[in-house]
Amino acid sequence: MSMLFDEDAELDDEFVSAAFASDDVRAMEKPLLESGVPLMHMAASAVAMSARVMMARAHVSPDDAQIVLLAGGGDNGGDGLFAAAELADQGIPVTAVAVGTSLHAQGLAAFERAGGEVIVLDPRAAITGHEAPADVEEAQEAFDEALEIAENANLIIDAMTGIGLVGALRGIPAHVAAELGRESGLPESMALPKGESLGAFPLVLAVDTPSGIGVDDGTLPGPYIPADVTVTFGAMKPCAMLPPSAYACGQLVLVDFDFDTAPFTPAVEAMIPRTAAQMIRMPHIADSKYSRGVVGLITGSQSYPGAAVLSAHAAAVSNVGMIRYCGPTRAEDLVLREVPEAVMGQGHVQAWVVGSGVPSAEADENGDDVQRERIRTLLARYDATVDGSADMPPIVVDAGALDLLPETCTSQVLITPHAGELARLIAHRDDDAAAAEVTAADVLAEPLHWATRAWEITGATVLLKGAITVIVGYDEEGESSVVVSGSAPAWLASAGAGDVLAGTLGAVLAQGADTLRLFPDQVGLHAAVGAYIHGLAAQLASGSMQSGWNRPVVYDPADVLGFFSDMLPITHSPEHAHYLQGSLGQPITATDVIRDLTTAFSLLIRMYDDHDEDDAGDEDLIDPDEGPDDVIDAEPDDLGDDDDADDDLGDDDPDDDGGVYLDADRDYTDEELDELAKKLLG
Ligand SMILES: NC(=O)C1=CN([C@@H]2O[C@H](COP(=O)(O)OP(=O)(O)OC[C@H]3O[C@@H](n4cnc5c(N)ncnc54)[C@H](OP(=O)(O)O)[C@@H]3O)[C@@H](O)[C@H]2O)[C@@H](O)CC1
Ligand SMILES: Nc1ncnc2c1ncn2[C@@H]1O[C@H](COP(=O)(O)OP(=O)(O)O)[C@@H](O)[C@H]1O
Repeated sequence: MSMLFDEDAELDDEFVSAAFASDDVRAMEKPLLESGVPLMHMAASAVAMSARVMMARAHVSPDDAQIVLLAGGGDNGGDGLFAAAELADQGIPVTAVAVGTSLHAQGLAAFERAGGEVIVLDPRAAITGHEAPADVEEAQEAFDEALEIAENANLIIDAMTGIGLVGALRGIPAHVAAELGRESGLPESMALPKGESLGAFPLVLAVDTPSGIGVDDGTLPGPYIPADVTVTFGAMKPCAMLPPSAYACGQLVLVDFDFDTAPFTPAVEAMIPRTAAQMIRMPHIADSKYSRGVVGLITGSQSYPGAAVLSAHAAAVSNVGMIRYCGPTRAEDLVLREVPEAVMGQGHVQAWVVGSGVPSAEADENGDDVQRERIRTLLARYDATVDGSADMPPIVVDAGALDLLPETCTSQVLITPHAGELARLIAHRDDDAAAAEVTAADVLAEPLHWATRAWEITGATVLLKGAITVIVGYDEEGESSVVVSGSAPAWLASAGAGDVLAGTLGAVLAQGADTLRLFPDQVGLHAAVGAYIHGLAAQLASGSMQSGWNRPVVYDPADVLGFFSDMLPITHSPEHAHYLQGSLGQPITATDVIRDLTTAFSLLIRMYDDHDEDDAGDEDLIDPDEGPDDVIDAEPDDLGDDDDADDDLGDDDPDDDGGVYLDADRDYTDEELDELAKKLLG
């Protein structure tokens, strides 16, 4: 059956791609808790199972496993204690460290019944049966002892705080996080395929959310512990999708509690292949080059003609009928050399792209850049107070054109700043005194906040570029709506990549023109599709299976074996780095991305085709007769002892290492494209 019309796959897609604010998640869990569904036990089992997977793939046998639980005083700590009890009952002892003044009573009782040890850090703690340090000196000793045990463990289960975190971590949890995780700033881990980590022991499993990260706004407000795996419950939370906190979550596991999410509006949605595929305009039988979409570009300049070539070429290969280019003669010549199909001069278009490679006011000291004048005249027609502005075609406003925006834009205006450009735009336009000082670092620290602020003060749809690109647009009621796209590998961060993105965005908006006329609020969604395809092309070009955001593995309590087979192929141990499941890829240029844009489209279009289910592959890593216990006991060599598994794990042949290698000079067979689609689109 076609991937697009498989209802189970569609439900799964909806589940993993919608994140809800923590209050909504609490409201979702309420009816289940009231009817007696043991959510905490279900959460704990998923954590225990994930811990065992992490040990198995780091090749630590249960007898050697040293696990430390950091337990806070709330329900997050309760999940951790029940999970630790389950592990202890299975013969894997866990030492619990109480970081607060209390512990979840039933969780503690279960942990004690399983024979668990508790170290209490806070002298003010009142935890029945466990003595608190008598004074500061004893507290310091307990802290040092706990730290030493944790640093020497194979695995830390971080259950200090979950969705109940208020502000930045403070007190003992803050000290613990600063010692075991990071004091502040972005995680520094290398960009590895599919959320894998080369992190040395101790590995970190975060319960629901890594402690210390901003659950609803995606910030990193203070000390936090970056995780190798985050097991999150019931529904995705914004912090697992938004930058920069999502970079601290590692591989995501989403536990299905069968919540009724229908009454709630997602706070953030992630662009996924299904949505991107559904929004690509397929050719119609009576199409003409005009009806397939025409993109007009006013990009490049005398000083930066290369941006004209990159944006025009990218637009031309992104599924439109025609492109028109306007610019200085030198840029026109270069564009024609690369894209002979391009038509020079202005005319009727379904979408505009302006500003890439055009100097800003600051750079154009004498104010004589003719491109700026053209853009200024065009953008004046997008002033929301001007008659007819609502009927203008969508327009991508990039780079040097960002300072030419009218006072209040219509929603068809899509601005595409990177962090530095967004900071400049806010500093120039925001009346708020504090905003005048905003820097790129501030924007990187709070991307959602500043992108939303730009949306408020300009009225435009905002696409803030990054490893996870954040798009703030409109919903049907005119409120803000947030979509993220994280399909690109870090290799994409290179000069000109933004020019290519602008071209692709223009093309996606042009082919969506009919829809956008009826639903102008969908500019943001189209923008996210463009960013997704751009990132996918970069994955193809670089041969990398790393991307800014990875789809979570769904944990279904009724299919634990399925969970093991989804999780096991990835390894988390320095000694086994050669087992990386996906390829690291290679450096690319913006031109390489353009070369693979058509293949990116074709992979998504193939989701409409019928595919024979191919049973060979990752599923075969687990023998159906082999239970989880056999898996955790397995020796390294046993983990890959069938032929397919061997191919997937650590074969040195680059054609067989799970990486994706595209050769621009050859045509790919259907089977090869199917294989690519499976690897990249999940
Ligand atoms: N959703 C679901 O379906 C399910 C949810 N479940 C679980 O419940 C969790 C939510 O539990 P929750 O409401 O008890 O809050 P939680 O995250 O434990 O935080 C409270 C603790 O953190 C502390 N603390 C707070 N801020 C702090 C700071 N700045 N700095 C330092 N400490 C701070 C606070 O300390 P206090 O302020 O009280 O001193 C208190 O001890 C959720 O994440 C999930 O794991 C599952 O069991 C079942 C299904
Ligand atoms: N770490 C990263 N991982 C993935 N993609 C990234 C990363 N950093 C930047 N990008 C992407 O690379 C592109 C860079 O665009 P931009 O900064 O505008 O480049 P330029 O202005 O030189 O064309 C954007 O699409 C952005 O989303």
